[in-house]
Amino acid sequence: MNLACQIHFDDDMRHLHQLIKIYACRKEGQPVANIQEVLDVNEASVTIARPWCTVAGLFQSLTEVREDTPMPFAVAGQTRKKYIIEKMAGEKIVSRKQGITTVTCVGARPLSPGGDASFPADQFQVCRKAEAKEVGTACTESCQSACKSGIGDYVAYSQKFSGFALATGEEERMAPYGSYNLLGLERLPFTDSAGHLETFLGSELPTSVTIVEVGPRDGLQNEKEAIPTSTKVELIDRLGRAGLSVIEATSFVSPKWVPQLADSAEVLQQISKRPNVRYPVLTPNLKGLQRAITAGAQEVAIFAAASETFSQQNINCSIAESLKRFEEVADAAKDAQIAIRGYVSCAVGCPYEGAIAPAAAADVAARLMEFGCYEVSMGDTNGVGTPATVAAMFKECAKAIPVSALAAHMHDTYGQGCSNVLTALQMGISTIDSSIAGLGGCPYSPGASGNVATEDVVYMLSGFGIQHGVDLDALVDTSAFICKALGRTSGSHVAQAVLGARQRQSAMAA
Ligand SMILES: CC(C)(COP(=O)([O-])OP(=O)([O-])OC[C@H]1O[C@@H](n2cnc3c(N)ncnc32)[C@H](O)[C@@H]1OP(=O)([O-])[O-])[C@@H](O)C(=O)NCCC(=O)NCCSC(=O)C[C@@](C)(O)CC(=O)[O-]
Repeated sequence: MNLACQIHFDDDMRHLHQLIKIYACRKEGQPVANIQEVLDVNEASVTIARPWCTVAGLFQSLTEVREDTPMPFAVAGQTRKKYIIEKMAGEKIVSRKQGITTVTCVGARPLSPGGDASFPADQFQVCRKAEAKEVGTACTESCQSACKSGIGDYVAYSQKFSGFALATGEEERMAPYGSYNLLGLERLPFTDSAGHLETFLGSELPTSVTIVEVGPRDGLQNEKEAIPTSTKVELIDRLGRAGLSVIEATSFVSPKWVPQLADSAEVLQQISKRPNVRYPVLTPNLKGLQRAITAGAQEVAIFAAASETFSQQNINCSIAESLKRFEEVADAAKDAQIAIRGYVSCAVGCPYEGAIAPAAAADVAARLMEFGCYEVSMGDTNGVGTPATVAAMFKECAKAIPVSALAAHMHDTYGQGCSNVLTALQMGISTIDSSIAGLGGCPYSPGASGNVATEDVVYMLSGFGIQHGVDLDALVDTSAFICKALGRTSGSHVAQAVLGARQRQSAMAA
């Protein structure tokens, strides 16, 4: 039995100093590579985290059946991604895999009048004060105090023993999540009284979703008119300010093939990189990777296809040749400590070949995972998918790949974008690609329109109470900015509705 280490930390996977919880677990068959090193570095944190993990029912093997989170003091659920760290270089995680997403809780602690001074206690107990009562009524006050002091204590102890501090704002971010409804805040529409997501039409939805904004790359690569570098830079900076945590900035492909993104190095160098935002870029080959690294990229994406004809049209080689090429790119990226995301284009249908078998898409996705991608985004490149075909494709992928490592990249050509995103959510997928104002299309997928609009996805997620971290108003402003710059109307229904409502309001006020 090998020792594996699951590290549980916030949205920015590359910054270990932002680590908030570490779980050690035993799992058969996991590679030991460098795991010990991780444990050595963080042994104190593992010890500190242990009681919390025990209370949360998480300190156990992945192969064991997970106990339910303790009631009634599972102070609201929060989806967190957990990864098995394969390799580290200094403080940077350069290879991780087998992520699982779980609903966990921030913590629970026994209460006594005036608070409990014994934290961290090995004899951690779950408070049963409210058993058989309505939790919201019985526990609000004690939960508020438990949650606040629990988080405070946790932060102080973690800092003292591990040297790891929560990033600025993280404590604040945890607090309202950790005690969301019991603090008297509005209850998430799809949560029960303890904050766990209820099922939606029979399936459990994720409590939080990572949106990968692909507008600056997928959105702009197909524009006919030249776009000034400064416009691209401003778009990316505005998206970051609106709260998007992953923004695919550009492509280091051949400028002969995609002239619109020929200024990729300038764009990457000129954007104001925000500390908690990742800016992946597309790299089709070693030359692209080298250019990306020189320009300062910290994360790249490789993109294969499930259709032979599309592969030829898009990257001028067969699927087999492309996989060989991408394996080399992935190896070089790993050597350079660069994180790698994968794409499978034409995962549902192909503009040249028609319907694509789910198994063909799943096979390519599995190969990309083998190369070391931390996640594979399944692309409905020409937007022909429906919830039925998208579900069939993801079902096949999930046989080989953990659902937490799958992302949905849905184009909206046939108006199925949001429905297909919802299907992905219902299947447990919690990473969604989308494009501001629904911009985009692939130059090698004739007639394909843009990705599902980010504004529309954000609106739908908010409707469920799913956390996404994006400010819709700022997003709509950004949408208006880029549509004006490109001289086109927004492909987002939500942006159009919000802008229309704003106009009506200001007309009434005048
Ligand atoms: C893959 C290649 C390069 C093969 O293109 P090729 O012509 O077979 O390659 P080559 O090696 O013969 O090179 C041709 C020329 O390009 C240069 N070159 C070669 N590579 C690079 C590079 N990286 N950066 C800069 N220059 C490069 C190379 O140096 C040479 O220059 P020359 O000697 O003629 O002056 C080309 O086909 C290509 O760039 N294709 C990219 C097409 C593309 O970007 N498509 C859109 C993205 S995919 C997509 O949108 C789908 C997705 C991901 O969103 C998912 C979904 O929607 O479903």
